[in-house]
Amino acid sequence: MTEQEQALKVLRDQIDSIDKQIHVLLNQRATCAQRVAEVKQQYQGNEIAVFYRPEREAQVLKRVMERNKGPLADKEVARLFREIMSVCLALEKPMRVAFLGPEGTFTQQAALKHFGHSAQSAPMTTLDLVFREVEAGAAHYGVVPIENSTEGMATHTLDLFKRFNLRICGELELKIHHHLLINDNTDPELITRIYAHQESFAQCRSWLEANYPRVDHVAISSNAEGARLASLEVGAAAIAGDMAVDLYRLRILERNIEDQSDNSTRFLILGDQDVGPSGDDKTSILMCAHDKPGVLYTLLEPFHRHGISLTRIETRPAHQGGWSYLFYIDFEGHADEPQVQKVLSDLEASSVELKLLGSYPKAVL
Ligand SMILES: C=C(O[C@@H]1C=C(C(=O)O)C=C[C@H]1O)C(=O)O
Repeated sequence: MTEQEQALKVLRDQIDSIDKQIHVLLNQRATCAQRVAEVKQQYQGNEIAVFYRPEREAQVLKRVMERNKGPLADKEVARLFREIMSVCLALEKPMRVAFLGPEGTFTQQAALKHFGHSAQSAPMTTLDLVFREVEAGAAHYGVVPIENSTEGMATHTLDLFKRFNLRICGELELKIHHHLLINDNTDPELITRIYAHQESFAQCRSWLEANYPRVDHVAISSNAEGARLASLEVGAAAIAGDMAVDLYRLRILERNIEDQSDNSTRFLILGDQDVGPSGDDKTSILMCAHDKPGVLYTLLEPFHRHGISLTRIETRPAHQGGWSYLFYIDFEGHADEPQVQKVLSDLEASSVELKLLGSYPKAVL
């Protein structure tokens, strides 16, 4: 054995021994999670036991990142623990998560980032169906896009919160990188049409004008569907992300064609449970108000008075006849905290229609 082989053997023996310990510890952790499930069931009375606890998962991930000393990066260890919790939760109860499909969308990527790969992700053809599936109890949770850093709010999602009585149980952000994709039989010089979702065309507008000014843009229901078509048609290209590349066996002609390099989308987790405080939370509400002088002041003044920071405010027509508006507001804090409760009761007293969409842990990953 050479000196190098000897050194490698010593290190590999160490790795084998560490792996054994990790393995034992993983199963010990899984056994604890199984016991947690038993306790949850035992103490739930007549109510349905809630297995997924976003506030607890957020705390676990935060602590992992805080105590991390490397050499693994904070986000990388958190990602590993995300998957460990995912398998443990699946032992308690396999989670079915509805997302805006088909397979290969950014929303599916978001679902897997948030719940880990042990969750069963169920593609829905429309956003309405994601809401419906969760409301009907056919899926435990749903994942929907809410805003993009380049293009702004997903207004359709906002309108659905008014129609459905669901809770927001979590949020996450995903970097959105778009690629121009073709199949192996397509000549890059002979592309006649590009498929993509309208939103993605908008996020790549300048790049497309500079590089493909005379090619047809065909707006389609999802990038994944565009990728599927581009995998079948000669002369077609699609704009889509990494997941679609593998799924539809496409070739990346040009990488990262989004106009803003930090292009990212925020997603929300829909459920029907009230999530407890994690210590670092956000709350979302919908308010409906008529167009009269000072209305915005009435809505926002309580936040200022009680020292609560807004993180987002968005206005939509309320579709109730006349000039009524719907305000979607995100702010710091949890509905269980006294200052937040004061804001909510002041708003209710000022006779605006108020719908609490939920308090949930701020995105960790
Ligand atoms: C183990 C629990 O159940 C689930 C699994 C978790 C984990 O593996 O750490 C954390 C929260 C829950 O989603 C728990 O509630 O503590």
